[in-house]
Amino acid sequence: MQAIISCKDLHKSFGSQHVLRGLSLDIEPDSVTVIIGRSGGGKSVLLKHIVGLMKPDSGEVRIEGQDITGLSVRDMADVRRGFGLLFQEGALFDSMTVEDNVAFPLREHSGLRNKEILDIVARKLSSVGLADAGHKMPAELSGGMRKRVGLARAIALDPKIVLFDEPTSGLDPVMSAAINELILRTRDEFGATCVVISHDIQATMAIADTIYMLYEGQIIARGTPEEIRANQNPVVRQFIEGRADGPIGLE
Ligand SMILES: Nc1ncnc2c1ncn2[C@@H]1O[C@H](COP(=O)(O)OP(=O)(O)OP(=O)(O)O)[C@@H](O)[C@H]1O
Repeated sequence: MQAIISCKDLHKSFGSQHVLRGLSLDIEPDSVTVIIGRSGGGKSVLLKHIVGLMKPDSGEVRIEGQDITGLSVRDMADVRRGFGLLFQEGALFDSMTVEDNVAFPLREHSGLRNKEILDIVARKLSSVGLADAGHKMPAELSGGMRKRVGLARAIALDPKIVLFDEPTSGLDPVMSAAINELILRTRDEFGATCVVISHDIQATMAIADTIYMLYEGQIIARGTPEEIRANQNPVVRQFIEGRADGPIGLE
């Protein structure tokens, strides 16, 4: 099967800091792929390369076979429209209602009439369990509700690819489980490819079709949850067992 996202030999430095060091990965369509790794290890930098917000120093990023690294700003904007992005804090517009937040990408890009837009918004809000929250302001919502509004907005344009940057950070276990279910529904009901960045090993094992572990700027392990659990690389073992002692330093 052709990869929907393919990164080949990516290198990226900031000054003397070499963050991505020959990173390659392939993500299959209609799957949930979780990228795990240390804080500061380059997961968000990788995500920004995938959506074209950062360019690599060398290497290539292909989306559905198209190399996006050399695209103009306008062509990149077209590619990016096929992505839904769920940022860590939901990144909602605080001065807009929930309904207007979810309607925003539709008003910017769909060309649909307001009534059709409001119908889509109502369906997306109901699919994340917030059918009655449309007229609330973001400040009136809990962290978990804000993330769900962020997800409703991310899927408003029916993107082929949805990227989740630490979707469960700061949430209680019940809300985390609800968000994890929504990620699986995003794959199953909307047919989207989901790429998730996570520190949450338990959630990763529960939702991933494929796990990649990023360490020192490269992918050091790839596999299903069972394969990662059985992986004998000491770095992988330390990370998934959550131990302070081992090859991963604490600097
Ligand atoms: N625009 C930038 N300019 C300079 N350095 C940057 C930039 N973006 C990221 N970095 C550096 O790259 C490294 C990797 O950052 P990144 O945010 O990708 O980590 P992460 O793995 O996502 O961490 P976390 O799990 O804590 O979010 C960090 O040391 C960070 O300071």
